[in-house]
Amino acid sequence: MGSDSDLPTMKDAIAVCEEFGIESEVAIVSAHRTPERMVQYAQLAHQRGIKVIIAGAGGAAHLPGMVASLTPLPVIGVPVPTRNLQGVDSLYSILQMPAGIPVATVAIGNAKNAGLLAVQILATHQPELLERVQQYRKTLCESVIAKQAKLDKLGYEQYLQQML
Ligand SMILES: Nc1c(C(=O)O)ncn1[C@@H]1O[C@H](COP(=O)(O)O)[C@@H](O)[C@H]1O
Repeated sequence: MGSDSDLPTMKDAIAVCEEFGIESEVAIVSAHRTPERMVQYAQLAHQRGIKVIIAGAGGAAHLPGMVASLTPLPVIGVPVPTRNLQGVDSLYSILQMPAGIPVATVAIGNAKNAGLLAVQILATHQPELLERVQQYRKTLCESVIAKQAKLDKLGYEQYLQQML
């Protein structure tokens, strides 16, 4: 991530990795403030055994794209929400990559999906992990079914009351 101020957003990606038992490292690397560190980090990542990079940044969010240009690894970009432009600036900065250097961009602030996407990339060659992804999806499905049952039982007005 570009700054420690991104951590409240990026912690959701870290949590997903932990949930799926994926080893991760958390680093503050900025294309603007620590350009040489960024080049070194991105160029050496694959040699250190890293498989996927999740890069989160806000505002003029050049970090994910620059990292992607320096590594052969897949890069997932997280547009961090910003005060003045609500993260639309981050989103556009990360999303509009030129053909040839892709960044898999998730929704503004959605580091959780970045974590899940990283897990799914790793799961393509790890059958046990793939099984856990399927189990996770099953849990998601069951939670929606449970909500529907509750909605049917209570009616929407009482359901809404309980939500507030
Ligand atoms: N977008 C970038 C980059 C970069 O792209 O390299 N480095 C820092 N930043 C962003 O600046 C915002 C404000 O940072 P501070 O809170 O440290 O001032 C953060 O969201 C960070 O990701």
